[in-house]
Amino acid sequence: MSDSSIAFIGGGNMAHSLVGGMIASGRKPTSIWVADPFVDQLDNHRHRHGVNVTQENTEAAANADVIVLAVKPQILRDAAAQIASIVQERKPLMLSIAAGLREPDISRWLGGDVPVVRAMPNTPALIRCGATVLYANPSVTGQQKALAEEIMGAVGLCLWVDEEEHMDAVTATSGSGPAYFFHMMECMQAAAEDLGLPADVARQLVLQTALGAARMASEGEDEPGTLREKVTSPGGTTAAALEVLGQEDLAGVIKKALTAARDRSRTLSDEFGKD
Ligand SMILES: NC(=O)C1=CN([C@@H]2O[C@H](COP(=O)(O)OP(=O)(O)OC[C@H]3O[C@@H](n4cnc5c(N)ncnc54)[C@H](OP(=O)(O)O)[C@@H]3O)[C@@H](O)[C@H]2O)C=CC1
Ligand SMILES: O=C(O)[C@@H]1CCC=N1
Repeated sequence: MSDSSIAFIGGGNMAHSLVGGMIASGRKPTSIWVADPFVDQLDNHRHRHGVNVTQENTEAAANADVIVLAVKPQILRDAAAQIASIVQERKPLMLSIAAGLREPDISRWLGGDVPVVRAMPNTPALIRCGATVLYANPSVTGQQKALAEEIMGAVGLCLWVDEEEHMDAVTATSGSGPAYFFHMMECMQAAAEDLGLPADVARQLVLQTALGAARMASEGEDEPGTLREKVTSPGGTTAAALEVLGQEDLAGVIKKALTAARDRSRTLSDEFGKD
């Protein structure tokens, strides 16, 4: 782990996941700054993670080697403008985790000619089980690419794409993806309770089943389709359930959902990426 210093501009949900995951991976809390206008948010970071906190974006950014832009897309332009002169003086690596916003817009808001990596992480970074995809603009050096990969790789899987356009589909798949699985858990838990199971039993069974299925699919040799077939006895209970899911076109619904997320990522850039 390098001793580079990292500043988060925005200390919300995703910053909590990344900061928590980085510290769990061995990064010193004192190497991290978090800036946010909301004092309770900063207290939470200080108590949970022991990092440096400030209400001033410029104070966090002043000496950072890496600045993570972790505000909502609609805020990013203003937040970038606040730190642009510091960024132009020192040219730290800028890591934007904002959904949708394009690198050329972010670079321009920061004064131009800035090393920018766009990252799309997800919240399981908190337990170092995240999935992040990175895209670098031409100003990012090999050393800075290695640094971005070290930071995001410390909290889970880390992959690069060469085409920025892929970031919209990445956001639809892994950025938003944890929410789809959490929703599936909610739905299964509610259905199991409707079938008469006590809430606590339903909850434990759903969570352990999700964990077991995810581990088998990621740690074993078999593809998910093969694993599904191994559960499905001909004429049995699983076949009865899967038939309903097929009739209701679960695959079509999931495709529609991911397409809606991809399209929203594209329109975010049109809405908030203009001058
Ligand atoms: N949540 C997720 O799963 C993922 C989110 N992302 C991206 O990460 C970014 C942050 O999302 P998320 O953490 O969920 O959002 P949050 O709203 O939880 O966090 C953003 C934080 O930024 C603060 N803030 C507002 N204005 C400023 C400012 N001018 N300077 C500094 N901080 C400010 C907000 O304070 P206040 O609440 O007081 O306004 C809030 O605490 C978004 O761009 C999102 O697209 C990417 C991948 C996954
Ligand atoms: O919902 C969102 O817009 C953000 C980006 C990916 C996950 N959360």
